[in-house]
Amino acid sequence: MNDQKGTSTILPMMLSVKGYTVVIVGGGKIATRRILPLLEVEVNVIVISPEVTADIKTWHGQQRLHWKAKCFEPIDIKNAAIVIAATNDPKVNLQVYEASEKHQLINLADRPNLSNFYVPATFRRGKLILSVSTSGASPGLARQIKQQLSEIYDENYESYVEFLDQCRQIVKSTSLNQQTRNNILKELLKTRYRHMDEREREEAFKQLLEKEGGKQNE
Ligand SMILES: C[C@@]1(CC(=O)O)c2cc3[nH]c(cc4nc(cc5[nH]c(cc(n2)[C@H]1CCC(=O)O)[C@@](C)(CC(=O)O)[C@@H]5CCC(=O)O)C(CC(=O)O)=C4CCC(=O)O)c(CCC(=O)O)c3CC(=O)O
Ligand SMILES: NC(=O)C1=CN([C@@H]2O[C@H](COP(=O)(O)OP(=O)(O)OC[C@H]3O[C@@H](n4cnc5c(N)ncnc54)[C@H](O)[C@@H]3O)[C@@H](O)[C@H]2O)C=CC1
Repeated sequence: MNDQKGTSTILPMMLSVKGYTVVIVGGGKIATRRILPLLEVEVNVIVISPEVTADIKTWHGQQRLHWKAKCFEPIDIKNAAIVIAATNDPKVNLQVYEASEKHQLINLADRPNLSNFYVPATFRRGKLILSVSTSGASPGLARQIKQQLSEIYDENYESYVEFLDQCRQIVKSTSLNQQTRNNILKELLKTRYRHMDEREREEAFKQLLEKEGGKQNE
């Protein structure tokens, strides 16, 4: 029923951004924090700012991003898929917003109500990504919850998720029926597999597959 629909305007999504151009206007503390996760993905990062932090200078020197030492002009964001306005001048951030087009993703560090995306508190364990958002209500709480989760979902999850990924590819390539496939994949989620080392896991999976009558297709 339509009147049962929620009133939130936030839709959680994981973006695949390969080849995107991301323009960050401003080169201070917040811009630097916004750039960090961008360096982990295959995007073209351009920083527009007369002055930047030592980190941004280093990344520019390493050609991990491009820094244009200048004040913002509307032309700077013309080819950007994602725009981040993080200067310490609210008037400039507003100019960036006004220069943006409807199809662009834009985040203003000081005006969440004008942003069409928020930056969640995030950490990665290889392919496992955990992101927390309070829809802008309390970034401090988002950060606190992220820290709590990062203790539960520790570094061991990286190799475990990698193992699950590989097993799933193999299971999908067999001629086993759907129910059996699901049973195998569900079994691998039991805690004991997470605590095994790589060799134990491989052996356990091999035995499981044999037990269920699965043969790998070449
Ligand atoms: C809406 C949002 C906009 C966006 O997406 O840009 C936004 C907005 C604002 N934050 C402000 C302040 C603070 N932000 C933090 C921390 C973080 N803020 C982050 C995200 C977001 N912050 C987005 C919503 C997130 C959500 O959905 O909950 C994190 C998760 C990610 C990141 O920034 O990288 C990161 C945690 C990093 C981590 O550990 O992962 C701290 C705490 C600290 O630094 O320790 C403080 C000080 C305490 C406080 O104010 O709470 C201010 C006031 C600025 C001013 O006073 O001038 C505004 C503007 C406003 O609210 O008007
Ligand atoms: N979203 C969030 O989590 C938070 C947001 N903020 C907001 O973020 C903003 C930036 O804060 P900081 O990074 O700490 O400031 P900062 O003072 O460290 O950096 C400001 C940067 O803006 C650049 N700049 C100034 N005028 C410019 C122009 N015309 N064109 C291009 N670049 C220009 C400066 O060269 C400098 O690099 C503030 O508006 C603050 O309210 C602050 C804390 C948290």
